[in-house]
Amino acid sequence: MPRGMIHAGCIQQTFQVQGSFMEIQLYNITKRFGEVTANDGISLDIRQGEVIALLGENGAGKSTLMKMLFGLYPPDEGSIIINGHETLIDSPQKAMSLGIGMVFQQFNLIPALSVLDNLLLAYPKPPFWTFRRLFGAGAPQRKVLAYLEELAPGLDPNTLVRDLSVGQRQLLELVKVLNLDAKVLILDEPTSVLPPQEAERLWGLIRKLSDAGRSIVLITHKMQDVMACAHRVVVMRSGRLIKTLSREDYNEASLVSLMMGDSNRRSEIDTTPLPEVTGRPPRVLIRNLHAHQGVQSIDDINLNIGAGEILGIAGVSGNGQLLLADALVGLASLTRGEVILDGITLHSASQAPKTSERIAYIPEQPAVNAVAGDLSLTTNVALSHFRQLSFFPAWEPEETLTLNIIHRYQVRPDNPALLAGQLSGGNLQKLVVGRELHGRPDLIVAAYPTMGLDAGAAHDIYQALFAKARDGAAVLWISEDLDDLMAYAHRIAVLQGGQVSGLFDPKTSNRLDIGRAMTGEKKTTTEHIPTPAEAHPRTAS
Ligand SMILES: Nc1ncnc2c1ncn2[C@@H]1O[C@H](COP(=O)(O)OP(=O)(O)OP(=O)(O)O)[C@@H](O)[C@H]1O
Repeated sequence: MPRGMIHAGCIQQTFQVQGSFMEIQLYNITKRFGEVTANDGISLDIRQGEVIALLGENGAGKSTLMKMLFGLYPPDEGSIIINGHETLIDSPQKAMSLGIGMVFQQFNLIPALSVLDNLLLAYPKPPFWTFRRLFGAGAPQRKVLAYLEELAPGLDPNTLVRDLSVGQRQLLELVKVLNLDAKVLILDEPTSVLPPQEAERLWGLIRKLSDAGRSIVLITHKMQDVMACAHRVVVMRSGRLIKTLSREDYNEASLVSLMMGDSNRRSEIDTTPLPEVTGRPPRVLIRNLHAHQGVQSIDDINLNIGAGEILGIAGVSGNGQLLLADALVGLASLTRGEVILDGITLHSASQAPKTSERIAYIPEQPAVNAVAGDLSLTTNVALSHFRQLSFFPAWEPEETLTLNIIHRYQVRPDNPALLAGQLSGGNLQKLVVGRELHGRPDLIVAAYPTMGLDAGAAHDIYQALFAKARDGAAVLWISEDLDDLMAYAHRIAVLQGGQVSGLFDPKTSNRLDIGRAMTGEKKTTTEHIPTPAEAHPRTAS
């Protein structure tokens, strides 16, 4: 039997909770970071076999609470009671030995090793399993891979981790924790980078795990996650637990308003439709683009983006979206083709990329790809234009700019001297979006710009992006959320296998057609790309 081909039967065995049951009470937990009270007297029960959705706006204190349960921080006040006994959890090792596992938004994988090797290394008895591996596949190896087969059928365990998509990495992290046989699983935004099919598979697994007696705490901003599997919803705001609701007591709308509190940001959103862009000359020409990185490649991409146009990029994750973004901004070298902005070649296979203030880039996972965690917010903002800084930079204007971004995007805490690593994931995302969108970028490449954001913050980000489009910027927007793409993008290009498999006008297309282009037979669509002389007669001559 080839590796990765697992009998469904062996999965059933691993679902059952081994050992005694586990009930947890968090009692009156308080945690402060300097002047910020991240958790303020929180009491919460986690019962056996239940799925709790932990909701709250960015910075509400959700991750901090769960990190204390996982032994990453000690509470300043309060206690953790497990099966009736007050228990000190002073390290993740202690948490894991008690049967508590946590999957983070940031990955902890070894890119140069295969999926299987990463799983073997994380397995509780690695030497034994590694030894067995030397003598060929057998029952032990199948056990290590059982959850992987459930969550990502068809993924070859010999694939190197560096060649996996973000979604696949997220699933691999989850499998590592599932393999520990944790009785309580904490999942921090597990579906934020998963395409719909993978998210559904994960929901199914969560339901099975809870049926088998495991408890799951799901930190999420996605209402679909809550509606699909939560038994109970706990809502936090400003470090406090404000509501606990059972399944029969909430619906999607009531949860959204609970999370937003008294905020009236939604009503401030400029809902005037974006201006029509048909017939405008293209600003950005993506001509015959080829690039590859590991097993990811993009082949012969031809697209143009007009002034003020929002071109949405849809596709199942891992189909070349992130490589396309990197190739556009010059972070991945091109093997063929070129990227032209307003008639000027930004880069091509034969010309090294020019860094340009005219390009704004919001990469996926900003905490890893867009900031230095141990530098201040001000320094991180200044980094975006460091070439313009003098040898001894004047920090006052940089701090003023940072404060403007903080206020515009409601970054909390609002202190520019904080280190970027001290911000919650969502607040960091807001800072990066604010930094990239300030000024007048001509081309904006935004990869999942609202990932991990609460509904209010996500609307603010869309608002800012659309305002830039109204000012004439060309926007390439990669998203997993087809509903949002259909609501706001002027056109949608679908990437499949590194090629454009369909180009759609959301006003005249339906989800089914776009879904077929995402998953159906590979079919390439090419758009006519004007020559520079046709597109910009004066600049090119
Ligand atoms: N290590 C730290 N040092 C200083 N402040 C921190 C630290 N970790 C969190 N905080 C602060 O504690 C508060 C709560 O952060 P937390 O990450 O728990 O929020 P969250 O609800 O998980 O937010 P998000 O949805 O954005 O991930 C925030 O104000 C954050 O800036």
